[in-house]
Amino acid sequence: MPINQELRVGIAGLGAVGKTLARRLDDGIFGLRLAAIAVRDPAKAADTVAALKRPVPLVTLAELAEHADIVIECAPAHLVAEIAEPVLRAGKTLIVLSCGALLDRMDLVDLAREHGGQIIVPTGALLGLDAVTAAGEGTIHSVRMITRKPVRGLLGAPYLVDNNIRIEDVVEPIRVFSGSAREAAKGFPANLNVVVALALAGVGPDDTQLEIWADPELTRNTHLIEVDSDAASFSMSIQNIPTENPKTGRITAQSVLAALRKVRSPLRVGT
Ligand SMILES: NC(=O)C1=CN([C@@H]2O[C@H](COP(=O)(O)OP(=O)(O)OC[C@H]3O[C@@H](n4cnc5c(N)ncnc54)[C@H](OP(=O)(O)O)[C@@H]3O)[C@@H](O)[C@H]2O)C=CC1
Ligand SMILES: O=C([O-])CC(=O)C(=O)O
Repeated sequence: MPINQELRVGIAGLGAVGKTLARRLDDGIFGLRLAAIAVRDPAKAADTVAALKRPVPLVTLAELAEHADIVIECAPAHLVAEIAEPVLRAGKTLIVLSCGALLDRMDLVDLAREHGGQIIVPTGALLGLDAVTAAGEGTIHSVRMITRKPVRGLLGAPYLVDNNIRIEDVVEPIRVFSGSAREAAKGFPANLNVVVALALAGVGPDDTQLEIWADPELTRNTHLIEVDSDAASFSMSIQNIPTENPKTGRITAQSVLAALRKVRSPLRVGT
């Protein structure tokens, strides 16, 4: 790819994250150009698409790979494989936000390897994955995360429904889950992608431990991470302001924008 040629970016899913990405890419990011968007319901996307300064086509999920060099998955988790396969088969780059879905489809990593493509899991609504991956160059002894969310950020999660855990009327914080990142990805597929990103950066989904609390007093999605390794011990926490989707923090889209900006930047900071 010649250095002065713009990379084309495709967006799969125009929800809380996708809309922000579309607007910000349309505003301009050095070396990149918004090239196509795939949505479920074109009528719902019409206003956002019409407001773009440089119009882009609405295409199917399968067509994104023909239109883009980098495709961003910001759609429901069950669509990850459908979005990923054509992109990786074409040797292109896929940015995955619903990364919990990758745990059952690690064959997609093999597909990327086979065709020279790449899957990027951005830091998303979390922080510090640079430090976790650096610690992984040595020996990590433990990774633990405690997530506290407002009740509306957890409602409807399959784990709560299957275990008959009612949180609608709680008046004080309750712990609703304690287990591994792998179990959390199954039980909270739309709420805890962050712990899967942490697991993939560090000690894997079976050894990354998580507690989830529903807290009626909270307005932000908060994550506290504790890592112990032979190079450093560190604690990190983040309090995410929700978007129009109460499950998703504002910083999620900004994390993708930061990752995109690095693709062509002559100065790159952080790992
Ligand atoms: N890794 C991380 O740190 C984080 C990951 N996430 C994950 O990122 C993903 C996106 O989050 P968010 O933007 O908040 O989610 P939203 O629910 O706001 O948006 C998802 C969008 O995908 C659309 N969609 C549904 N089916 C299709 C289809 N067949 N083709 C194209 N688009 C479709 C939906 O449309 P419609 O509404 O019309 O059905 C909706 O607009 C989620 O899976 C979420 O769990 C979120 C936060 C942090
Ligand atoms: O994990 C997620 O998918 C989202 C999340 O916790 C947040 O936005 O804080």
